[in-house]
Amino acid sequence: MAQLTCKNLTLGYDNRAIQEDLNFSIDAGDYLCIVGENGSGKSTLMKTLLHLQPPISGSIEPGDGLKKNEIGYLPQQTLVQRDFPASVREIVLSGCQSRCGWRPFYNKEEKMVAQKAMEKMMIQDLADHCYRELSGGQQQRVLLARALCAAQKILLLDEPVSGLDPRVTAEMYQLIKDLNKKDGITIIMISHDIAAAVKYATHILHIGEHCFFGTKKQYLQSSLGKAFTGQEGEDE
Ligand SMILES: Nc1ncnc2c1ncn2[C@@H]1O[C@H](COP(=O)(O)OP(=O)(O)OP(=O)(O)O)[C@@H](O)[C@H]1O
Repeated sequence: MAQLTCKNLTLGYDNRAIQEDLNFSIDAGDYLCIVGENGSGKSTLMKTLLHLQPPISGSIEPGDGLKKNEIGYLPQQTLVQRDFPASVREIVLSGCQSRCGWRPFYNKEEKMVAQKAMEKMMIQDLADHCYRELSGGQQQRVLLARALCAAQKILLLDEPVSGLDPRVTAEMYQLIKDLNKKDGITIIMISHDIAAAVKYATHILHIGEHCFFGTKKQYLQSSLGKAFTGQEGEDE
Protein backbone atom coordinates (compact mmCIF):
# COMPACT_ATOMS: atom_id res chain seq x y z
CA MET A 1 0.00 0.00 0.00
CA ALA A 2 1.33 3.44 -0.94
CA GLN A 3 2.50 5.88 1.77
CA LEU A 4 1.90 8.83 -0.55
CA THR A 5 -0.15 8.99 -3.73
CA CYS A 6 -0.18 12.06 -5.96
CA LYS A 7 -3.04 12.26 -8.42
CA ASN A 8 -3.23 14.75 -11.28
CA LEU A 9 -1.10 17.13 -9.25
CA THR A 10 -0.60 20.57 -10.79
CA LEU A 11 2.03 22.75 -9.12
CA GLY A 12 2.72 26.43 -9.30
CA TYR A 13 2.38 29.88 -7.81
CA ASP A 14 -0.53 32.33 -8.04
CA ASN A 15 -2.40 29.95 -10.33
CA ARG A 16 0.50 29.90 -12.82
CA ALA A 17 1.25 26.22 -13.40
CA ILE A 18 4.87 25.03 -13.43
CA GLN A 19 4.07 21.32 -13.73
CA GLU A 20 0.75 19.79 -14.70
CA ASP A 21 -0.88 16.48 -14.02
CA LEU A 22 1.81 14.63 -12.09
CA ASN A 23 0.86 11.10 -11.11
CA PHE A 24 3.05 8.95 -8.89
CA SER A 25 3.06 6.99 -5.67
CA ILE A 26 5.63 6.01 -3.07
CA ASP A 27 5.63 2.85 -0.97
CA ALA A 28 7.28 2.38 2.41
CA GLY A 29 10.99 1.71 1.95
CA ASP A 30 11.22 3.20 -1.56
CA TYR A 31 14.10 5.48 -2.50
CA LEU A 32 12.74 8.01 -4.98
CA CYS A 33 14.99 10.46 -6.78
CA ILE A 34 13.40 13.52 -8.35
CA VAL A 35 15.46 14.70 -11.30
CA GLY A 36 15.00 17.27 -14.05
CA GLU A 37 16.33 20.50 -15.49
CA ASN A 38 16.84 23.66 -13.41
CA GLY A 39 13.59 25.44 -12.74
CA SER A 40 11.39 22.47 -13.67
CA GLY A 41 9.68 22.63 -10.27
CA LYS A 42 11.45 20.01 -8.13
CA SER A 43 11.67 22.20 -5.02
CA THR A 44 8.12 23.40 -5.57
CA LEU A 45 6.98 19.76 -5.68
CA MET A 46 8.76 19.08 -2.40
CA LYS A 47 7.17 22.11 -0.74
CA THR A 48 3.79 20.96 -2.06
CA LEU A 49 4.32 17.45 -0.65
CA LEU A 50 5.05 19.08 2.72
CA HIS A 51 1.89 21.22 2.49
CA LEU A 52 4.04 24.37 2.67
CA GLN A 53 2.62 25.34 -0.73
CA PRO A 54 -0.91 24.51 -1.92
CA PRO A 55 -1.28 22.60 -5.20
CA ILE A 56 -3.17 24.40 -7.97
CA SER A 57 -5.17 21.22 -8.44
CA GLY A 58 -5.00 17.49 -7.81
CA SER A 59 -4.38 15.63 -4.58
CA ILE A 60 -1.70 14.22 -2.30
CA GLU A 61 -3.11 11.32 -0.34
CA PRO A 62 -1.32 9.75 2.61
CA GLY A 63 -1.71 5.99 3.12
CA ASP A 64 -0.28 3.03 5.01
CA GLY A 65 -0.96 4.79 8.35
CA LEU A 66 1.21 7.82 7.50
CA LYS A 67 0.49 10.94 9.56
CA LYS A 68 1.27 14.49 8.51
CA ASN A 69 4.03 14.94 11.11
CA GLU A 70 5.89 11.80 10.05
CA ILE A 71 7.69 13.47 7.14
CA GLY A 72 11.12 14.98 7.87
CA TYR A 73 12.63 17.62 5.60
CA LEU A 74 16.19 18.60 4.79
CA PRO A 75 15.87 21.89 2.88
CA GLN A 76 18.43 23.29 0.48
CA GLN A 77 20.90 25.23 2.61
CA THR A 78 21.15 28.98 2.20
CA LEU A 79 24.20 31.06 3.11
CA VAL A 80 22.36 32.62 6.04
CA GLN A 81 21.58 29.20 7.49
CA ARG A 82 25.25 28.22 7.24
CA ASP A 83 25.98 31.07 9.64
CA PHE A 84 23.37 30.14 12.24
CA PRO A 85 24.63 30.95 15.77
CA ALA A 86 23.27 27.97 17.74
CA SER A 87 24.77 24.77 19.11
CA VAL A 88 24.48 21.48 17.24
CA ARG A 89 22.31 20.08 20.05
CA GLU A 90 19.88 23.02 19.84
CA ILE A 91 19.54 22.68 16.09
CA VAL A 92 18.98 18.91 16.21
CA LEU A 93 16.46 19.34 19.05
CA SER A 94 14.55 21.94 17.06
CA GLY A 95 13.50 19.03 14.81
CA CYS A 96 11.29 17.96 17.75
CA GLN A 97 9.33 21.21 17.68
CA SER A 98 6.26 19.71 16.09
CA ARG A 99 6.14 17.10 18.88
CA CYS A 100 6.17 19.81 21.58
CA GLY A 101 3.07 21.66 20.44
CA TRP A 102 2.75 24.72 22.71
CA ARG A 103 5.01 23.33 25.46
CA PRO A 104 7.92 25.81 25.75
CA PHE A 105 10.63 23.24 26.53
CA TYR A 106 11.85 19.86 25.31
CA ASN A 107 11.06 16.84 27.49
CA LYS A 108 13.25 13.85 28.31
CA GLU A 109 11.89 11.76 25.47
CA GLU A 110 12.58 14.46 22.89
CA LYS A 111 16.12 14.92 24.22
CA MET A 112 16.57 11.17 23.85
CA VAL A 113 15.30 11.25 20.25
CA ALA A 114 17.81 14.04 19.50
CA GLN A 115 20.65 12.11 21.17
CA LYS A 116 19.85 8.99 19.12
CA ALA A 117 19.70 11.02 15.90
CA MET A 118 23.12 12.57 16.66
CA GLU A 119 24.56 9.12 17.34
CA LYS A 120 23.16 7.79 14.09
CA MET A 121 24.80 10.67 12.20
CA MET A 122 28.00 10.25 14.27
CA ILE A 123 27.98 13.86 15.47
CA GLN A 124 27.47 13.29 19.21
CA ASP A 125 30.97 14.65 19.88
CA LEU A 126 29.97 17.89 18.18
CA ALA A 127 26.81 18.40 20.29
CA ASP A 128 28.10 21.49 22.11
CA HIS A 129 29.89 22.99 19.12
CA CYS A 130 28.55 26.04 17.37
CA TYR A 131 26.87 25.12 14.09
CA ARG A 132 28.48 27.90 12.06
CA GLU A 133 31.96 26.68 12.94
CA LEU A 134 31.40 23.26 11.37
CA SER A 135 32.43 22.10 7.90
CA GLY A 136 29.80 21.83 5.18
CA GLY A 137 29.66 18.04 5.54
CA GLN A 138 29.25 18.22 9.32
CA GLN A 139 26.51 20.83 8.90
CA GLN A 140 24.62 18.52 6.54
CA ARG A 141 24.83 15.70 9.11
CA VAL A 142 23.39 18.07 11.73
CA LEU A 143 20.50 18.97 9.43
CA LEU A 144 19.92 15.30 8.62
CA ALA A 145 19.82 14.51 12.36
CA ARG A 146 17.33 17.36 12.76
CA ALA A 147 15.13 15.95 9.98
CA LEU A 148 15.33 12.52 11.67
CA CYS A 149 14.01 14.04 14.92
CA ALA A 150 11.04 15.36 13.01
CA ALA A 151 10.18 12.07 11.36
CA GLN A 152 11.04 8.43 11.21
CA LYS A 153 8.94 7.34 8.23
CA ILE A 154 9.74 9.58 5.26
CA LEU A 155 12.66 11.93 4.64
CA LEU A 156 12.49 14.60 1.95
CA LEU A 157 15.98 15.73 0.98
CA ASP A 158 16.54 18.74 -1.29
CA GLU A 159 19.97 18.33 -2.90
CA PRO A 160 21.64 17.02 0.25
CA VAL A 161 25.16 16.86 -1.23
CA SER A 162 25.34 20.20 -3.01
CA GLY A 163 28.63 21.93 -2.30
CA LEU A 164 30.23 18.90 -0.62
CA ASP A 165 33.54 17.41 -1.75
CA PRO A 166 33.57 13.88 -3.28
CA ARG A 167 34.62 12.06 -0.10
CA VAL A 168 32.02 13.78 2.09
CA THR A 169 29.42 13.32 -0.67
CA ALA A 170 30.06 9.56 -0.66
CA GLU A 171 29.74 9.48 3.16
CA MET A 172 26.46 11.38 2.99
CA TYR A 173 25.07 8.97 0.37
CA GLN A 174 26.11 6.03 2.56
CA LEU A 175 24.33 7.51 5.62
CA ILE A 176 21.17 8.04 3.56
CA LYS A 177 21.41 4.52 2.13
CA ASP A 178 21.69 3.07 5.67
CA LEU A 179 18.64 5.06 6.83
CA ASN A 180 16.74 3.58 3.90
CA LYS A 181 18.00 -0.01 4.07
CA LYS A 182 18.57 -0.53 7.82
CA ASP A 183 15.88 1.70 9.29
CA GLY A 184 13.35 1.31 6.48
CA ILE A 185 12.93 5.07 6.09
CA THR A 186 11.40 6.09 2.76
CA ILE A 187 13.68 8.53 0.93
CA ILE A 188 12.50 11.21 -1.49
CA MET A 189 15.50 13.12 -2.79
CA ILE A 190 15.96 15.93 -5.28
CA SER A 191 19.23 15.40 -7.07
CA HIS A 192 21.27 16.97 -9.83
CA ASP A 193 23.71 14.09 -9.47
CA ILE A 194 22.17 11.74 -12.02
CA ALA A 195 24.89 9.10 -11.59
CA ALA A 196 24.14 8.84 -7.86
CA ALA A 197 20.39 8.92 -8.49
CA VAL A 198 20.73 5.95 -10.81
CA LYS A 199 23.03 4.18 -8.35
CA TYR A 200 20.91 4.51 -5.20
CA ALA A 201 17.27 5.06 -6.19
CA THR A 202 14.63 2.38 -6.55
CA HIS A 203 12.35 4.81 -8.43
CA ILE A 204 12.85 7.94 -10.54
CA LEU A 205 10.51 10.86 -11.05
CA HIS A 206 11.73 13.07 -13.88
CA ILE A 207 9.94 16.38 -14.23
CA GLY A 208 10.27 19.02 -16.90
CA GLU A 209 8.98 19.45 -20.41
CA HIS A 210 8.68 15.65 -20.50
CA CYS A 211 7.88 13.69 -17.37
CA PHE A 212 8.49 10.12 -16.30
CA PHE A 213 7.72 8.06 -13.22
CA GLY A 214 8.72 4.45 -12.74
CA THR A 215 11.35 2.10 -11.42
CA LYS A 216 14.99 2.89 -12.05
CA LYS A 217 15.15 0.05 -14.56
CA GLN A 218 12.18 1.40 -16.51
CA TYR A 219 13.72 4.88 -16.46
CA LEU A 220 17.03 3.66 -17.84
CA GLN A 221 15.16 1.92 -20.67
CA SER A 222 13.04 4.97 -21.49
CA SER A 223 14.10 7.48 -24.13
CA LEU A 224 13.96 10.31 -21.56
CA GLY A 225 16.16 8.34 -19.15
CA LYS A 226 18.62 7.45 -21.90
CA ALA A 227 18.88 11.07 -23.01
CA PHE A 228 19.25 12.47 -19.48
CA THR A 229 21.82 9.93 -18.35
CA GLY A 230 23.81 10.37 -21.55
CA GLN A 231 23.29 6.78 -22.76
CA GLU A 232 21.32 7.75 -25.84
CA GLY A 233 22.33 5.78 -28.86
CA GLU A 234 24.80 3.60 -26.97
CA ASP A 235 22.98 0.38 -27.80
CA GLU A 236 22.19 1.24 -31.41
N1 LIG B 1 7.86 31.56 -4.19
C1 LIG B 1 7.77 31.58 -5.52
N2 LIG B 1 6.90 32.39 -6.15
C2 LIG B 1 6.79 32.42 -7.51
N3 LIG B 1 7.53 31.64 -8.33
C3 LIG B 1 8.43 30.82 -7.76
C4 LIG B 1 8.60 30.73 -6.34
N4 LIG B 1 9.56 29.79 -6.07
C5 LIG B 1 9.96 29.34 -7.27
N5 LIG B 1 9.28 29.93 -8.28
C6 LIG B 1 9.45 29.65 -9.72
O1 LIG B 1 9.00 28.32 -9.98
C7 LIG B 1 9.83 27.68 -10.95
C8 LIG B 1 10.34 26.35 -10.40
O2 LIG B 1 11.24 26.58 -9.33
P1 LIG B 1 11.81 25.40 -8.43
O3 LIG B 1 12.74 26.02 -7.44
O4 LIG B 1 10.70 24.56 -7.91
O5 LIG B 1 12.63 24.55 -9.52
P2 LIG B 1 13.73 23.43 -9.31
O6 LIG B 1 13.44 22.36 -10.31
O7 LIG B 1 13.80 23.03 -7.89
O8 LIG B 1 15.05 24.24 -9.74
P3 LIG B 1 16.60 23.95 -9.42
O9 LIG B 1 16.95 22.67 -10.10
O10 LIG B 1 17.28 25.12 -10.06
O11 LIG B 1 16.76 23.92 -7.92
C9 LIG B 1 10.93 28.69 -11.30
O12 LIG B 1 10.57 29.31 -12.50
C10 LIG B 1 10.90 29.68 -10.15
O13 LIG B 1 11.29 30.95 -10.58
